Amino acid sequence: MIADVSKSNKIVVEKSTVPVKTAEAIEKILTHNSEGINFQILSNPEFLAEGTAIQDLFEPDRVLIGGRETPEGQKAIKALRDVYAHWVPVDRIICTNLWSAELSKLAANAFLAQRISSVNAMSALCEATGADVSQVSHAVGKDTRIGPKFLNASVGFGGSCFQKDILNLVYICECNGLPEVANYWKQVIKVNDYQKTRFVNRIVSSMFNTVSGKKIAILGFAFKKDTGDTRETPAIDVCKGLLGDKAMLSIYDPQVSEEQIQRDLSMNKFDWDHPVHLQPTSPSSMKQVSVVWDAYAATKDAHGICILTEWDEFKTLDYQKIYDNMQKPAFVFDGRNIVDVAKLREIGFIVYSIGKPLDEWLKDMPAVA
Ligand SMILES: NC(=O)C1=CN([C@@H]2O[C@H](COP(=O)(O)OP(=O)(O)OC[C@H]3O[C@@H](n4cnc5c(N)ncnc54)[C@H](O)[C@@H]3O)[C@@H](O)[C@H]2O)C=CC1
Ligand SMILES: O=C(O)[C@H]1O[C@H](OP(=O)(O)OP(=O)(O)OC[C@H]2O[C@@H](n3ccc(=O)[nH]c3=O)[C@H](O)[C@@H]2O)[C@H](O)[C@@H](O)[C@@H]1O
Repeated sequence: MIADVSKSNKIVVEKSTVPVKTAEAIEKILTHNSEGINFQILSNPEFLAEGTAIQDLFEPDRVLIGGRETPEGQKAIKALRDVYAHWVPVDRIICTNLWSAELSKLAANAFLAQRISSVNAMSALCEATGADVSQVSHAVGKDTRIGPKFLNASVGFGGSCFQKDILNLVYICECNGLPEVANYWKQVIKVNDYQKTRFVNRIVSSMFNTVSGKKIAILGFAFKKDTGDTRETPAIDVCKGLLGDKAMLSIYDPQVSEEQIQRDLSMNKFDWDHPVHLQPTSPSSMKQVSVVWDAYAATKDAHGICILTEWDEFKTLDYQKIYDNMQKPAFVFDGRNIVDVAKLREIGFIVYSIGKPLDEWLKDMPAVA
């Protein structure tokens, strides 16, 4: 399409996250479909995160521009750098060769996801030893070489990019004959899957080894707060795990629609990339799911509560009121470490918080259902 309409030399900028060497493919396609026009392909990967997109755009940690190491390539890099220089300090604009820019984006997401899997792996060890993962993260993050960000233990990372980009990296490693490197990065995803399974196992084993027929309130379905995006959200795997044991789920998320939740829970994993109209629905498991528009309605008469997204409003709920309206014993499984554990235990809840010293109740229960 670009080749069809181009009448003069063009700079084409890749913003999407792509496999390394994509620029080469784009260059070949454009060059072979036009005559006498020079196309310079630049890699300028996007680093914004959902929920903070505008802030990330205006005050980026860095802008990365990769181009050919030819005079034409360098001229194209300069043209794009001049655009960013209108609002980004020039020392934050990094210029590299094309392949470094494409790979840096995959590497950055892989490093971020790896930090979460590292702290989540530690959270399992904390539960086994009586250490507190928040205290461990704080102590570790104080080392300026490590830094404090992205060290929050959770039920697992989600979002449309981390898993996709690591799988992309793994594929590139395999294609380049580097199976050990591929396996290293695969482990980040395996630990993430393990963390979700571990969370479901904790719920089931704590609740007398079955959640069959029990009402479980799910607070939060989006992959993180301040977005309605559910792509790869850990809530899908946790809910499916609970539905597999025939739990009755009452789900509340401030921004995710009922239609989206029903669609996410009725899809098989391999269907995620397929168009909606081709996806099968499973009416029997859907009868076990209701979506409500209030945390109090979700938790009424419930046996347990799972917090799966760190929405601010979940920190300030009236947990005494919630406790009074629940079945007893009443359980809270905090997958985001946002509740005041001591306060909730005082009210009477049995509380499980990822990577925190275990409730007396849970100590007596096997970690695996
Ligand atoms: N969502 C985010 O926060 C961020 C996304 N990115 C990257 O930006 C890119 C887009 O991300 P999203 O907007 O979230 O994805 P999206 O899935 O919402 O949008 C992708 C669009 O590309 C279209 N598309 C897919 N394959 C195509 C093809 N072969 N030819 C033409 N169109 C095609 C799809 O129909 C869809 O409209 C991805 O590479 C992602 O990794 C980067 C940073 C942040
Ligand atoms: O390529 C992309 O699409 C983007 O992917 C991520 O951004 P995003 O997926 O929007 O959200 P993050 O804030 O990175 O969170 C990802 C997941 O990790 C989880 N997380 C994050 C931080 C943490 O300490 N612990 C943790 O479990 C979040 O809850 C969420 O499920 C990166 O942070 C962006 O820099 C990148 O541009």
